Amino acid sequence: MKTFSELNIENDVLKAVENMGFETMTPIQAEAIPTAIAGKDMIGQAQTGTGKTAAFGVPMIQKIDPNNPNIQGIVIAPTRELAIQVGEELNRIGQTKGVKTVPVYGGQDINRQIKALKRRPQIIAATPGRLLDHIRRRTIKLNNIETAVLDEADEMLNMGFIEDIEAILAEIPQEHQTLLFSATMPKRIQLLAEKFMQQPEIVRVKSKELTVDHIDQYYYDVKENQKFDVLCRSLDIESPDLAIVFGRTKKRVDELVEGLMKRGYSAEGIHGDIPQVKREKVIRRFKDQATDILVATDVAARGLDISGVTHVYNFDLPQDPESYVHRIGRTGRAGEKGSAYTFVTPREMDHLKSIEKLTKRQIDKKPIPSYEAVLEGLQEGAVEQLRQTIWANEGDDYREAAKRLLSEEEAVDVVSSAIKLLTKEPSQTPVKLTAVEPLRAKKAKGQHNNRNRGRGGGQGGGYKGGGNRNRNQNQNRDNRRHRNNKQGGQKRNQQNQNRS
Ligand SMILES: Nc1ncnc2c1ncn2[C@@H]1O[C@H](COP(=O)(O)OP(=O)(O)OP(=O)(O)O)[C@@H](O)[C@H]1O
Ligand SMILES: [Mg+2]
Repeated sequence: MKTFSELNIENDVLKAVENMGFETMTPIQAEAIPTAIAGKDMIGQAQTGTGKTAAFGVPMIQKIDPNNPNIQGIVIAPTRELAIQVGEELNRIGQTKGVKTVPVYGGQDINRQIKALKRRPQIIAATPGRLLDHIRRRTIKLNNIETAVLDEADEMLNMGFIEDIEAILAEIPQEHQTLLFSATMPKRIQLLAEKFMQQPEIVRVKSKELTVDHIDQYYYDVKENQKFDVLCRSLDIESPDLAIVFGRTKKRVDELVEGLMKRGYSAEGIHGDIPQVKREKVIRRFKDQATDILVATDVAARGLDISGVTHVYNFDLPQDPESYVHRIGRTGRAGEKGSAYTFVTPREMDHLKSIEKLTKRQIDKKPIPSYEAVLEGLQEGAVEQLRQTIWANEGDDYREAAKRLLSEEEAVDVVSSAIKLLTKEPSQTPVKLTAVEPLRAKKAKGQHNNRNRGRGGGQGGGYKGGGNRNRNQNQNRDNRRHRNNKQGGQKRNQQNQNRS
């Protein structure tokens, strides 16, 4: 494994990376950093959690002149939380060199952002809508940009951001470097490449599978009305450190949070209708492990890097196989182990097959845990607690009481009662979720439904070409008055609610 010092990286940046605790480079970093430093346009693809942020962050910051107060680099990301996170990582990489990054995203008070921009950052990490807003207000000028990065480029294409990106890139000088990154690069990404890049170098880390191999992947074959109980049982048996549960719609997320709380779990939700301040609070509490379970729509599927997430649940199947890759990639990051459980109803088996086909990996069926098995697991936990207490000789002060009790009662009754008291029995509180339809069946080839696609859609083929990526354009942009009268804008605004 190569260290960062083997590349042509300047000292300040090397030092910062060292301070971040990075010793050896990940494969995408080893390949992408020299290519990007050489100044080439680049498409970078590597599995989730393998350090793509630093793979573009290091060469981008290396190129920046810290004494020049103009904005020299931009990163565009599909969601607000991701823009914030990328901004934080770039600030760490740029710290020693004195390169500042300011995040700019929808839902946050614009005046606060304008104030932050007065500190003259050299890099902006932004969601497209708000960035355009700043450009129009002339609070951000892009005429000195040398590097533009599109993180999760394919997702921005899916979300119909292509016109926004076009409008943003139109503000950038002709001479600039464009870098495009994602864990998935469906064919239609060529559309972006042809439009925005010059003979891009494609850096793809060779790997048989699209998902990382240290994520154990299973599915539960469940009926819709069993899902919630199965989720609770699985949570009880697995006892994740942190878990993310993905639901298909905002309503679904709200209902799941409510149901989980009723049953005594610590859960909070995030989706596009939740005010931004609350969204950030929810993420912060989850990162701090003050909440154990984050329930989310696909708004949390891409890029988020939260350490300690041991489990991902696809409570509902994702709309497309790429989304599966990103969702489960919220665990198993930076070499950690993780587990992913996907709920599949009988009529959705085809979708599971499509996922396996894309990821080139088999997903194993896991038997549905019975209530008895869960109880047994929890009892075993209580027994273990007792054992630990015995071994640690912590019961000394209780011996007299124990002897007295044993002279009155059968030993086995005494111990079983102690185990019962220590066992947190699974809550049986009834929870009823509004049923959702199974994921729509894949369309036969050639029957593309392009209703919801932006311009140039339908190149994907198969599942992703089916046009059923019903996206809500709303999630990051609360300011789109500037584009309401644009061609295509209205149509896309009507898109459905499931994405947020
Ligand atoms: N060379 C390295 N050594 C150790 N840790 C690293 C290294 N590079 C990155 N990391 C850490 O690995 C984690 C994942 O990195 P990052 O978020 O950039 O992944 P990614 O490839 O962008 O994933 P995704 O596809 O989900 O966006 C981060 O916590 C990051 O700090
Ligand atoms: Mg990333």
